[in-house]
This record gives sequence, C-alpha cells and structure tokens, in this order.
Amino acid sequence: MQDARNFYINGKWVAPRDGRDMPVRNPSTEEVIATISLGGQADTDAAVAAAKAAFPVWAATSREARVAAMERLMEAYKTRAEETAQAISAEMGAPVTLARTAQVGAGAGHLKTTIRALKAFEFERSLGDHAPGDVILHEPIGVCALITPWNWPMNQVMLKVAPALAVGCTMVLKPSELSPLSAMLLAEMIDAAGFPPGVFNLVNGDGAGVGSLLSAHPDIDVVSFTGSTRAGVAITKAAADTVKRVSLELGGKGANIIFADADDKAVMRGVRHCFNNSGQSCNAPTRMLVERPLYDQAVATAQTVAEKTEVGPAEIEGRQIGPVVSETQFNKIQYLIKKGIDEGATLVAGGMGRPDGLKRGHFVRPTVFADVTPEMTIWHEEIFGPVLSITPFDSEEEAIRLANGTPYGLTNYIQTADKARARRVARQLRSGMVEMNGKLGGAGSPFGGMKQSGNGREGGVWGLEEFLEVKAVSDWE
Ligand SMILES: NC(=O)c1ccc[n+]([C@@H]2O[C@H](COP(=O)([O-])OP(=O)(O)OC[C@H]3O[C@@H](n4cnc5c(N)ncnc54)[C@H](O)[C@@H]3O)[C@@H](O)[C@H]2O)c1
Repeated sequence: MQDARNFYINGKWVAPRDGRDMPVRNPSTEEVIATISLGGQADTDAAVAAAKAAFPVWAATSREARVAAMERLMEAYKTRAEETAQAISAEMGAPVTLARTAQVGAGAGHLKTTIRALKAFEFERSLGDHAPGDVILHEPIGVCALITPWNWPMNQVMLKVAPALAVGCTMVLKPSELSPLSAMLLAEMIDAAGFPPGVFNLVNGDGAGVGSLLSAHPDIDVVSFTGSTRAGVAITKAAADTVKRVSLELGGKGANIIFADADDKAVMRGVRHCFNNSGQSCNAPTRMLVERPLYDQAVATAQTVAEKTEVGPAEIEGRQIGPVVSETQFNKIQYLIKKGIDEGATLVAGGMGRPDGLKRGHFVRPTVFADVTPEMTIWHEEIFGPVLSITPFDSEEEAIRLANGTPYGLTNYIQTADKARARRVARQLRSGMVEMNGKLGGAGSPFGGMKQSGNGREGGVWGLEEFLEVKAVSDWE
C-alpha cells in the first residue's frame, strides 16, 4: 500500500502540519491502495504563502522561459504516461485501455494546445486609432486555487495547471480526495521539469477542509473549480467576502437530439457516448430525444447496445466499462434508477443492483429508460452513472424546448443530415457547446457551460484568459 501522505509545497515533499489520514480505495476491488492526508489550515496557509512568495518572480519571466519550462513538462509527462494511466485506473476505476488513451491522452492534448496558445498570445494590445498611445496589458491574475474532481482527473487538472503556469501565475492544486494519486505524479513531473519552488503546490484535502479554506483565503486571487453545482455554489459564497474571481465548470444533463434523417449509427453512438467512462462525464449525452418516426427503433437499438456493453474490473485491458468511483456514487445511482422506475419510466435495459457475476466493486448495470417525461427526476437530475433516458419529440420547436428544459447547459448534441436545420437548432440551444453528427470539438476549442453548468471556459486561448487580468494604460507609446 502506498504512503501518499506528503504534500508538495515550495518545491519539496513535506509532511502534513495538521492533516489527518484518509484511505484511497480501488473502486474495482474496494481495497485500500494508498493513504493520503487531508490537510488543514496550517497546510493550506503554508502552500498559499509559498505560492504568494513565488508570484512576483514567476510573473516576471519571459514568455520564452515559460514555453521552455512547459516543453520540459511535456517531456516529463510523456515518460510517465503509463504510470499515470495505471494510477488513474486504480484510483477512479477507468479501464486501463481508456485511462491510457482518453484520460492520459487528454492531459497531453491540453498541455500541447496550451503551449501553442501561449506562443501566439498577445499579452500587449493597442486599441488602434480609437485610443492612440493606449495599451491593454494582459497580466497573470496572481495566486490560484485549483480544485478538481475525480472523473477525468488528469484532464481536469491539466486544463487548470497548464494555463496557470503558462501565463505566469502561481498556484495551489487541491485534487479530488478520491483521485489524488495521478495529481501527485503530476507534481513530480513539474518538479522534474524545474519550475521554481513555490510556483506549483499541491495539498490534498476534502471540500469541507482545504477546499473551503482555499475558497475563503485572503491571499488567493482566483478559484478555478470543476465539480458539482452544489460545491460551485458553496465556493462562490465562501469566496464572496474577499471578492476573488471564481471560475466554475459544473454539472450537465446533455440532450442528444436525433432527427429521423440522422445517420444510421447515431443512436448507437449516442448510447455508447452516454456509457463511456461509466457515465461519469459532465458532458455525457444522458437525455436522448428522438423524432417520433425513429423512436421505437431507437429504443430497440439502445436496449441492444446496453445489453452488449460489458462491465468489468478496470485493470483488465479492453473496451468494457469499469465501476463507478465510490460506494456513495453507487448508492446515489441506485436511488435514481429506483426513482425512474417508481415515477413510471419504462425500464428497457439494466436496472438496480450489480451486473451478473460481479460480487465486489462499485459496478452499475448499463441502464436505459424510455418514455421519460420532463416531470421525472431522472430527466433533470445529473445521475453520473451509465443511465440513459429516452424521450420522443414531434417537432423541432419541441426538441429545442425539451433540450433547454433543465437548469444545466453544458453540451448538447444534434444528429441530422439537414445542415440548415442543424445550424438553426444549434443557435437556439442554451449550452456552452454543441456537438453535431458525432464530430468532437477540436483541440483548443473552449470547454464550458451556460446556466447552472458554470461560467468558465477552459482550453486554448480561453483557458489562458481565465488566469489573466486586463490592465488599461494610457500614454504608453
Ligand atoms: N463542467 C465541467 O467541465 C466538469 C467536468 C468534470 C466534472 N464535472 C462535474 O463534477 C461533478 C463530479 O465530481 P465530484 O463528485 O468530484 O464533485 P464535487 O463537487 O463533490 O467535488 C469536486 C471537488 O470539489 C471539492 N469540494 C467539494 N465540496 C467543496 C466545497 N464546499 N468547497 C470547496 N471544494 C469542495 C472536492 O473535494 C473535489 O476536489 C459532476 O457534477 C460533474 O458534472 C464538471
């Protein structure tokens, strides 16, 4: 079992000052694989003080020096990719094949696009003839608190750490207490890449402890948070007294609008996407809206796909889906599946309990509900498990109204061969992202939501801007 109690503060691994032990469990086996420490006030203060002291020097480095450091980090990341995949797989249950490709791959992709954006970013801009002689300076915002979830751990951590480093900020990362091990590997990589002490610090902790302490800390200038809408609201309130910037990437309840002229793989693709990572993705297309003529066929296809979806331990190579992250999440998903049944949705595949043959681990049956209506809990509440809700629609207007009819607005999906309709519908969807006909958003495109899915944008140029202040100076020329 790994002893992972130490924190990375001011360029060194140090023993907790006022931490308490917490076990990290493998969700496939339920066995303890590591012990971490949940930090307290003294640990948080030490990390923030280190980041604050390092800020003036790191903020003043040249773009070239920061690009060089980020490129060294990329080299370190590549050499430790397999180790990182194994850590992610063990801590949060992503099957190792998925962990290697999508999970670790996402981290590399974000690092690469951040470096590209940094090389091209205009830190000084003129206002042109409207304000001759003025300059607009883009400066690092200061000391950042980065608070991340467990579902795509390296993806989420890298979307914050890379741009914050790139623009000259210093930071304290508090990864999810459920997935701390991959983040601790990243701290080792940052150390190997030779960033100055104090630029990057890591303190493990839970939301009530380090998470809240960072949010309210007077020496933190921005909290960049990814996680549940519940925690996003709590952080915003805790941050209000110190008027710090709060950037939120929160939950989702994505609608996948499938018109009758969609390509013949659209339904299968949508079901698989919903189940990917065991349904633990904020942008998962969990509500499938199907135009009436295609409805019965779509429900039958979804049933077949769900029944053919294999579920199994994360350490086995393959395309199976793994467990969900914890007993708490398993119980929440069971509760919501029961709600679906009790409230009258038609259970088409899956249901409550573990899949046959799996006696241990937080494994959930791939589940499909049909005839789900907007009054039902499973329609509007984020389930965060492999559970799909299907609903018919009769008109474009109805599809848009249904898609927009939850408090969330992260990613929605459109499947149709009619380009004009696709564009018309995309413009009317209240979400930060719209993916059409199975084409993923490109590298460096902004990731973020509208409504209660948050107010931030991560990735590429937008990711850099999250960590910058804008300063207007007259008579510069
Ligand atoms: N929009 C996005 O980009 C995005 C991406 C991934 C996940 N998510 C969302 O994340 C959620 C799942 O992750 P989770 O269960 O880890 O979420 P969570 O909100 O419980 O925890 C996320 C992080 O916040 C911390 N935290 C919890 N309460 C806190 C508080 N009061 N103050 C400060 N920090 C606190 C946790 O310790 C953890 O590090 C889902 O709702 C999912 O949709 C959103």
